[in-house]
Amino acid sequence: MKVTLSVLKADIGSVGGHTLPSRRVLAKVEEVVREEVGRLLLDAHVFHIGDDIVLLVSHTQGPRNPAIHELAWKAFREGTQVAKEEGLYGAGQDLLKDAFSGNLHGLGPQVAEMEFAERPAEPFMVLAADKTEPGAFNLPLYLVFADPMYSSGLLLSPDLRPGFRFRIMDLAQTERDSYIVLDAPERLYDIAALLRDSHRFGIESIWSRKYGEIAAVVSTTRLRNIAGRYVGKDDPVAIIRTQKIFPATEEFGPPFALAPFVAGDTRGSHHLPLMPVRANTPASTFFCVPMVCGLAFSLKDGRFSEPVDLFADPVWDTVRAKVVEKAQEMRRQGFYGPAMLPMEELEYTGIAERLKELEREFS
Ligand SMILES: O=C(COP(=O)(O)O)[C@@H](O)[C@H](O)[C@H](O)COP(=O)(O)O
Repeated sequence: MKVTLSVLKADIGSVGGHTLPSRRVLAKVEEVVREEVGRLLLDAHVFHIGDDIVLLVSHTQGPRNPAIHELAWKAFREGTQVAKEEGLYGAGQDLLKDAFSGNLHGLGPQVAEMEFAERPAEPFMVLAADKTEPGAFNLPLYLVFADPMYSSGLLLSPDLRPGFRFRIMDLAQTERDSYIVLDAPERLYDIAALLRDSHRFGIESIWSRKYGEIAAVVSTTRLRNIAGRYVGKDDPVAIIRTQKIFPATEEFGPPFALAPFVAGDTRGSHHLPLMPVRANTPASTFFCVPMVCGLAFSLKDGRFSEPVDLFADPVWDTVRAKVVEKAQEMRRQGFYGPAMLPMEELEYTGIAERLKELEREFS
């Protein structure tokens, strides 16, 4: 039996600003999804990161299945209705179209899906970010799948030694999806050359070269490409299979502990470090520092074990303390230089419009 894992995420309204969904909204979304467990779905798990609600579901319908996407759409729509009743901020923010048209791609929510034949033991993790950009996972995933300095399995395990295949998306393409497929380690420098630009390029999927098995998928939607203007952030979700022929769960820790500077945070217009946090953490009132959470599960016949929170053990408190220092240091320079995004990446356009007016005053 082939199992499909689908992760679907949307910001449909939050309490007191762009912070977190209310309990009633979360409960409504979960209720709609849970009704289908045992029918359309094998299992479901609902959580949030900042103000984004994440649905993890398992089923046998394959990726991009209209019934699965419609269920998520329904859950987000009914959740939005509750958010409106409660007067929450940004109710329905990520639902950019009024009607469902067979697929969530292009409607606003972030989607990552993969299909595979379950291994006898099938550990996997779900990563979800808030207040950042689709390329936010580029560096940690590059390090864990392609760099032996971080990924000890690349040296120590014959299963990992042949390396991984990266499918990378050009996020600037608005007309059609545009990908390049590059093999590590042979094309390492080319992979690095693309992934360094996390505003423009994002990993879409990663594959084991030895076994041809899918290892990771990342959502790559840019909301701006759909709406033609800034409407909220394109913070990614990812599904990653781990252990044996893939990197081990704990090998993901050090790359995420680096907390690279990524685009996002307040008004989607600055650079701050990507902070690993526990699942169900509200957005930070420290300038909306970008956040990533991770839950790992074991899968059996398409059903989930209870989750383990990947960034909850005591090491992460120390990491977070350092990330906060890094973030505070950057914020000290306010609008200046790399603290604020380059002009073409700014999600609020007020400054660009003002500069055009100022141009007229030059002589
Ligand atoms: O990053 C933010 C929101 O991100 P989000 O859409 O929740 O991913 C915030 O910093 C907002 O940009 C900021 O609070 C201003 O919001 P508005 O007043 O324009 O809604």
